[in-house]
Amino acid sequence: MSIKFIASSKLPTPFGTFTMHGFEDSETGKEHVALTYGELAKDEVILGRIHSECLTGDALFSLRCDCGFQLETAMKNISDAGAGFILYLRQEGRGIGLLNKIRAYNLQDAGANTVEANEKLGFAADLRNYAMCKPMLDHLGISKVRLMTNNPKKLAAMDECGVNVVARQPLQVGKNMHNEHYLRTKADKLGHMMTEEHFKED
Ligand SMILES: Nc1nc2c(ncn2[C@@H]2O[C@H](COP(=O)(O)OP(=O)(O)OP(=O)(O)O)[C@@H](O)[C@H]2O)c(=O)[nH]1
Ligand SMILES: [Zn+2]
Repeated sequence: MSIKFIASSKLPTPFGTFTMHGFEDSETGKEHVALTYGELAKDEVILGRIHSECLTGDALFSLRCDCGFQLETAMKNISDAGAGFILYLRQEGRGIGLLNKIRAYNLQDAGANTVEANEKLGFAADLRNYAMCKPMLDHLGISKVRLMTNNPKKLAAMDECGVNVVARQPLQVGKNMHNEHYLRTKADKLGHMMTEEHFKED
């Protein structure tokens, strides 16, 4: 894994001014981004989110998933906490890419669930790789993380790649009539830790 830091700049947002850090992954050609907010005191536990790209949810307001809502809430939580980070990883569609995700959505429109759709296309349910996280966090001086996630596989992957997650903070937001079935599949087939309250919310 060869991650190279390229440049930083300010990123003003509705939740405050973050600093944006750009990284190049020479193995995959992907351009990953980190956002940081406030003072990241060395050796303190830093609140953060490791977010996989979802063009449809993050940028196009899609209600098919919960990604955009999670990203927004994570940025708000970090701003409220006074410090934190987001790693925005360019692994669209759980690693299958945007066009294959559209193919998968087409199969879901015809009745497949999110896991079956990936499998029909010849992909595993989740092809993501998190090896870039440790060098990105090292560059930012972050050694201990309180991670906003519902995904136990992401926690296991962090453990494997040497990221010290000392606590998990659930991030259950964005349920709506279009994604309820999808969220249930994430809980039932992908093991996401979601409480029943999440499904009862309006
Ligand atoms: N292949 C595929 N990818 C999807 C689908 N819906 C969302 N995604 C992608 O899933 C990724 C987000 O993964 P999730 O499993 O929703 O959540 P997570 O980030 O692993 O877990 P949390 O930290 O709890 O949010 C993004 O890359 C999305 O583009 C889908 O139906 N099919
Ligand atoms: Zn999404």
